[in-house]
Amino acid sequence: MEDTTVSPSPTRKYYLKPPPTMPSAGPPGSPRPSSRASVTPRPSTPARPPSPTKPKTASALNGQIHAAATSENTGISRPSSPLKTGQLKSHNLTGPATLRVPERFQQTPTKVPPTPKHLLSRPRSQLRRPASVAVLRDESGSGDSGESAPSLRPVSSLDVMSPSQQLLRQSATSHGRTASVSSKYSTDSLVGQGNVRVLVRARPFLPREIESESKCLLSMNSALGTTTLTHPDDIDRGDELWDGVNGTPLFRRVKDAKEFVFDESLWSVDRTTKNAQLVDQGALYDKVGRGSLDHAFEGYHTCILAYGQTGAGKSYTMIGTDDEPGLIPRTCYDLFQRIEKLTTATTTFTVKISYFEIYNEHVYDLLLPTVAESPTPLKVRESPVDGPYVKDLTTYSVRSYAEVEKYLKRGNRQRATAATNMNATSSRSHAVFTIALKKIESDAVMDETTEETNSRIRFVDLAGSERANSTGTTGTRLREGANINKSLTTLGRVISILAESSLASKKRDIVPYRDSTLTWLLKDNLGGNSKTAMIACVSPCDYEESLSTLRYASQAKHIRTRAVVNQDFISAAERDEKLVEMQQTINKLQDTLAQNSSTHKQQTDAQVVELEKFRKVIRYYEDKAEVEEAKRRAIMQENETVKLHNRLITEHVKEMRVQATESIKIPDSFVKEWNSITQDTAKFRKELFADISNLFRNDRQLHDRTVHVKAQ
Ligand SMILES: Nc1ncnc2c1ncn2[C@@H]1O[C@H](COP(=O)(O)OP(=O)(O)OP(=O)(O)O)[C@@H](O)[C@H]1O
Repeated sequence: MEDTTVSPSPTRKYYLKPPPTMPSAGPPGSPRPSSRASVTPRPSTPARPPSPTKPKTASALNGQIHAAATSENTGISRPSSPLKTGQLKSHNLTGPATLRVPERFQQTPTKVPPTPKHLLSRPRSQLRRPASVAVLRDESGSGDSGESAPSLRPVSSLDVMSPSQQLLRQSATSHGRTASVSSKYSTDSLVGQGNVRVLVRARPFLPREIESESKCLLSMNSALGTTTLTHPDDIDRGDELWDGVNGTPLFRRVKDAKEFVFDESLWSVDRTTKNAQLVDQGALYDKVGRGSLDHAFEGYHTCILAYGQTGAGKSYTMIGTDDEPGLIPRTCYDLFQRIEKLTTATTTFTVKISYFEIYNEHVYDLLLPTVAESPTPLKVRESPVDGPYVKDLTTYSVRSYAEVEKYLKRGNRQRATAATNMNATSSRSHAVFTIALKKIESDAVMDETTEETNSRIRFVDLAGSERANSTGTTGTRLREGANINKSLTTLGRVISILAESSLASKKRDIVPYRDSTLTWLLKDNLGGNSKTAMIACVSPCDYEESLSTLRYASQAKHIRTRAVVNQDFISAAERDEKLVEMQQTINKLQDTLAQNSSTHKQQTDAQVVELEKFRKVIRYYEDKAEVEEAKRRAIMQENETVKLHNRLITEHVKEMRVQATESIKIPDSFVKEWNSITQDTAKFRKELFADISNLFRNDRQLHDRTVHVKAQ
């Protein structure tokens, strides 16, 4: 049965204009139907009145963006103006930089609805406890959940640092300098390998949560990176719990508050909370996006994953809205700003982007110019150098932020979203946006070195983990949900195995990357050559889901990856040597080719000569046969003449015998002569016959020989 909560008319997440049609979801293994997800139309964000953008210097821009992260939110609403391509290009590279920064990339006050009073009541237990007591860490070393337990000890600021930071701090101290705790990315880049950075972001209350008067179960200490989750039943009992007579609690807690330590705990719930600073989109970019881009420029592969329950703010964090762009647009914008500044005669950059989604375990291209009725899923292959990759995925070379924005919008429009009880525009697929950055350095004057650095920035907006009953899903939505949960469970298993082996420094169990398309494609980002960060998005009022997300995230922080700078470095000497080597190979090949053709010619010539020989022999035998024939004919003629002569003599002799018999006595001399002639004639005849038969034999042999030669 199809999901009854879904209306047939489509809409897209976040970007203004919804497309006319949208493919619907299909069962796993079947081609993705053209309307994969029909969703409830969402009113598009009203266009904001354009405001004149203020020219700013580059340093002013940096300062401003930084200020967005650090300054207290003033609450002053500022109209935004859309980014214009021309504005990006107006930057003067040689003179003092003058940049027009689109307002939406500047500090923007978060459009958080005013928080109702009842939501501002924080668990007093947490407010009253001193920070050193509130931040606890598991000493058991199990590290599986990262939650606090009664046997926990206070955590110092050193404990909050990741192992790589501690390592750097130690090495820096031994070299007489101190490492900055805040420069997490730079420490990692020096070490080359490090743990997956884990950040938790709590989103504001949604209108339906405000309506139902949901309570805030979360509190955060941004300085220490702690997130505390209180059970809903304990929320209103803070005083009694901690103000018991002589330290004895008056009430038993329903469940202990769960406390977790992360690299960052980012409070986006409201602006009034005292113990945590609001982290809006700009501040979030400063905390995770900027560093990731730094690494990409250094040549590292980087990855930022957004994880969390459905409706927890993953897509908002990654993509954002037109007014409040998320990590992807901000990174792309910053990327081209930096490229403009860094491009010189000898340093050039190329940027390529791709965007795909994993829907029901199949990979679909999100950047195709037109979406087919039933798009064909793409195949996943593995290259020995680049690891698993999507075959035939569309990749665009882009030269400006405006181009990226165009493709990003196209991809977001094509992504499968649908309405569920938890989120009106729930992402039903995992989306992966990749930027491939290539930096080419060459010394044009000296022709000394050529250097090529290839890095990949990957953003993964995971589909939301969900419970079927809370999302109210049935039919197609339920099937999608099952596939989403399956791949997230595999991701969880992969994370758990990687974390365990990192913690125990033991030989890794087989990591089941291949058990889902998602983990297979993220293999390198999770356990290989990548600097990876995970942003765990949580709702402020869903205990079970937030607890599960925080536990998931807590495991991920133990994973260590081994990032390397992806650089090809060829010296001019090496290059020349290679060229000479290649030229020699070409010469050798040409020689072989020439040799082959001359050998072939020689072989042909020899065959012609041989043939000519045979022809000569044939001609010789033919001539000989003619001569023999002439001889034969002459002998035959002679034979005929002799025969005639003999007949005449015989006649004459007969005549003479008659005459002699009649009258004359034949003298003896005549008889003798007669006998002698008769003998000679007999002898001559014998010899003649012998000659003739010889001639016939020769003639036959010659004939046979001729036939044989011709047959050859
Ligand atoms: N930090 C935030 N500030 C303001 N609004 C937020 C924030 N995070 C989330 N929201 C709002 O919460 C709602 C749900 O967020 P979003 O769609 O990003 O959730 P999601 O985790 O991507 O959900 P799904 O997995 O179902 O796609 C949206 O209306 C979004 O604008």
